[in-house]
Amino acid sequence: MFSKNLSNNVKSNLGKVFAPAVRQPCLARSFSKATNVFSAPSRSVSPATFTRNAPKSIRSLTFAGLGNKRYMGHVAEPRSAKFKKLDSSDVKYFQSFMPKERVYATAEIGGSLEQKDLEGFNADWLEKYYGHSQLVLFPTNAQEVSKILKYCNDNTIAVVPQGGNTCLVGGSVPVYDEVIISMTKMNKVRSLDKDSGALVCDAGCVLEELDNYVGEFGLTMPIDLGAKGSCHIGGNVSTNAGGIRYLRYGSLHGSVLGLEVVLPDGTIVNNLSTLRKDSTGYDIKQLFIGAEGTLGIVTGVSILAAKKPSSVNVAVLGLKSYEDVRNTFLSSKQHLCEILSAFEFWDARCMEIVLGHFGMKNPLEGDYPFYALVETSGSNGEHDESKLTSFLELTMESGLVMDGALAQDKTQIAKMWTMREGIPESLAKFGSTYKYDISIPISKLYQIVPDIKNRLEEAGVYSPTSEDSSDGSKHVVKSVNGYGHIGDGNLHLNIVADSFNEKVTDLLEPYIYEWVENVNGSISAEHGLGIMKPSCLKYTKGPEIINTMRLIKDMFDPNGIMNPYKYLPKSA
Ligand SMILES: O=C(O)CC[C@@H](O)C(=O)O
Ligand SMILES: [Zn+2]
Repeated sequence: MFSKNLSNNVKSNLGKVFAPAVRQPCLARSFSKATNVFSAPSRSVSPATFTRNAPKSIRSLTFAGLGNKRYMGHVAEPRSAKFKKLDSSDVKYFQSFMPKERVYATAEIGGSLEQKDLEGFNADWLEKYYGHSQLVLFPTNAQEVSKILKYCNDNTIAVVPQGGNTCLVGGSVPVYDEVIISMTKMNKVRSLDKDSGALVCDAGCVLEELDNYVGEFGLTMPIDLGAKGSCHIGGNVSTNAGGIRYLRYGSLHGSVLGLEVVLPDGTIVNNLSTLRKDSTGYDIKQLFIGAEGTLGIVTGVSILAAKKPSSVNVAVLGLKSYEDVRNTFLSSKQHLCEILSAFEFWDARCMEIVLGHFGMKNPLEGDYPFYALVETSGSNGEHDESKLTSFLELTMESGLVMDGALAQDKTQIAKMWTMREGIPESLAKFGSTYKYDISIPISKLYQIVPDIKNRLEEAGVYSPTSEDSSDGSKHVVKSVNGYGHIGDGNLHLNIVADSFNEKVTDLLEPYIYEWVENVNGSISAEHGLGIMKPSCLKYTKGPEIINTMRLIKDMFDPNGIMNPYKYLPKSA
């Protein structure tokens, strides 16, 4: 089965890592390589339970150097005077149709809470962005959302819709004192068509719970991401989130069948179609996918669940260069065809930090400059495993892949996924993280990472060994990390520093955005624009597109109450 021409090194790796699983499938569970490497963790972690913190527990994350202030100053505008300041009459109105326990208001405006009680809703997951909202409302249906929006629109009160608050660009938190409309209590499944897989649910349903629900009917959600345990489907839709299943199921623009949306004037647009085909005019729902709550509030989602694969295999590979990662990915598309369901990569620095954070061991014997995770999903276990194994043999024989480990059971699959999906959390714990989520042609995907490292080094602000440098002026950056969804041309460039520092920001921006523009990329592949990126939109969208976006915004939200100060750049 194995090539006789393999170098000794590769041959021995193949023998150790893959051979037992192939030659003696019945012994797979006791296969020493894969079980040993995972037996050491000091704490057990599984992606199934790894979730972004819900708003209430945000404070459990601490970041060096952050006070109670907004980071990086991306919002240049002062609070708009056109918006009404809340008072007790507003609170009384909301209490006229919603019970008190669903109207969180501070004492200052007639409620019983203190400002700190609302902290979890005012701060984003990364604690980069803070608002000072004094009112959080929890509607339970579209009619209540309609009443809230109509009142806010009539009285020019600014609002921010909030789902699981896992947004990475500050899109789900207020900038100033906007009313927070939390979708947490709109969390019911409305219907599931078991023949077609069309699921209709409230926008506040948690993604992982939906996946578990449809899983009982042999289906799976077409989207999956690290924040699945906290993020809401409505937030996924509003961000046009991508995630790890994008390679197989594509964009939400394709899998969302319909939406229920409440417009700022209170109109409930019910377009919860479950049809796969419908060519009757403008496809209004598409405008709300990725609108980040700037046009209205998504209250219901109809989405096409896919058939749940019965056989899932995962392998982690060690590679010597990004070029080898890319070629291995291209080869996987050719060799694995339709059973290829995910192909993710990360660099050595990510691996070091994620293993340290979760107390796990590298499943491979040596350390490599790059790692990739390849997943197959299909319906014929034996066939799929042998396809994956022969792909791994092929790539190792050709020298593309240096080493690999094939998961032997679900626990190992979960742990391998933790190595990839746990990277954002481990970096966040490592220090203050500057995040860039960019779309770039695959051939150039990693180039920017060493480039940024050199740039920071030359400027004297990068020192990977100075973990305790906190003078705020020198050596503040301790890690430059590249990882992401290579199959979708999506790089996550994360720069970790002791603290957020203006000098570092100036070295990174607009340099990164200009670099992206030069390769015709996108400054946001899947995280959206939020507070962080409106002023950078110009690097990806031309003035005529931005103007058209403005026309759309003005048509739906003439008073500008929906998630203000975000998304679109300030008008010239
Ligand atoms: O935190 C990030 O930069 C990426 C988060 C997420 O999109 C991922 O792919 O893990
Ligand atoms: Zn991602």
